[in-house]
Amino acid sequence: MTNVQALPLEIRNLSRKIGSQQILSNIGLDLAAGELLCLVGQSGCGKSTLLRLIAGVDTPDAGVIQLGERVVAGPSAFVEPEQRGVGLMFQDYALFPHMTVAQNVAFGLRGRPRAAIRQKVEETLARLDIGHFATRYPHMLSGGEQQRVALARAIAPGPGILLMDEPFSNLDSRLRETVRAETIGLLRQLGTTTILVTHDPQEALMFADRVALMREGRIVQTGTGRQLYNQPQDPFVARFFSDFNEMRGVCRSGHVPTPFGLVPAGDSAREGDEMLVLIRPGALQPNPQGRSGQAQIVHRQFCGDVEQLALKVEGHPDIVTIRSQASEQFGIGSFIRLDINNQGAFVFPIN
Ligand SMILES: Nc1ncnc2c1ncn2[C@@H]1O[C@H](COP(=O)(O)OP(=O)(O)OP(=O)(O)O)[C@@H](O)[C@H]1O
Repeated sequence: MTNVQALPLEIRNLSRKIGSQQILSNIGLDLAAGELLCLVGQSGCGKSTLLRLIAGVDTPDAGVIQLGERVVAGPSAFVEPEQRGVGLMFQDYALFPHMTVAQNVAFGLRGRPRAAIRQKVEETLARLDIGHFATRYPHMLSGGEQQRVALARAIAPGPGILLMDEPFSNLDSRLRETVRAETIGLLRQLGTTTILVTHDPQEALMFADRVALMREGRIVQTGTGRQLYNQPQDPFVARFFSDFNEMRGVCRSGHVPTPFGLVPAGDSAREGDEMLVLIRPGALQPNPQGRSGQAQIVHRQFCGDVEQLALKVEGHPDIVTIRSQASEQFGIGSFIRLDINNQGAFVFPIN
């Protein structure tokens, strides 16, 4: 079973206002056929609204949505949801409780010849290894099994694009990992174009071809997980994917002095500019020859592979957090010096 209908998606200047609230502003987004994009952002930033516009259950105030060759929403076009070839899978699965598994999966195939529906249902259930549940009702299935049925129902019609809104968030953490890996593996095999909404930064970094981060109805940055993690364009993007030690400093000769040594200020910084410096806990490491002042350990926490230390550092008012190899033993109250790895340090202008 291959999904030969996977379509590219193009969104231009999409806006949506409800009452006086501007929910989405000037959204632009491109997905190649077969690409998996994770849409991330804090609660209320507009992720679900964007999915609803793509699905066609809501109408934009401005902008264009194009699926493959077809404009499905725009100033002079609106294609009904059931004509768009969009598959949906939401958090609560919304399986029909009075229908069997087979009937649930057949639901999305309405209008096709009976024999074709039967064959497609069988094929899809077999593909997801749930053929033996065909005659069961949803309440007779576990959460993970229901999730697979929901996926079967969404992909059976061979959608041009699949929209998934927090599909794993109702599963407990153990099950989530397995179901998520299986689901994404299957989507990869099928080559389905997919938008996966999540507010879990780790999930996005782990599974997406590209990630789009939203804030207050706008897309702030789009790129591979690595790009967003390693080249965040502003502090909001950086903080979304990582914890930081934060401090301010003034640019001097292209560098910002910190209690841990000099950090490059970046090409656009000018002499005397005040800068915000964000340093990852893993970028500060104990080193007897380190460039920091004396750092006293005030708290330590064993986390398995790493140990997290809280330190009071000479010349710095805030407690500093570092993460280092757990094999190193440091007693509370002892003094160490720290070295900084500039790969984990980011400098932004303060506006
Ligand atoms: N029908 C509506 N009427 C009024 N306001 C709405 C409506 N639908 C959404 N909103 C508002 O639009 C904003 C974005 O909502 P949306 O559900 O798209 O966010 P989200 O990023 O998906 O959030 P979450 O992660 O919590 O699901 C919110 O402030 C919400 O209250």
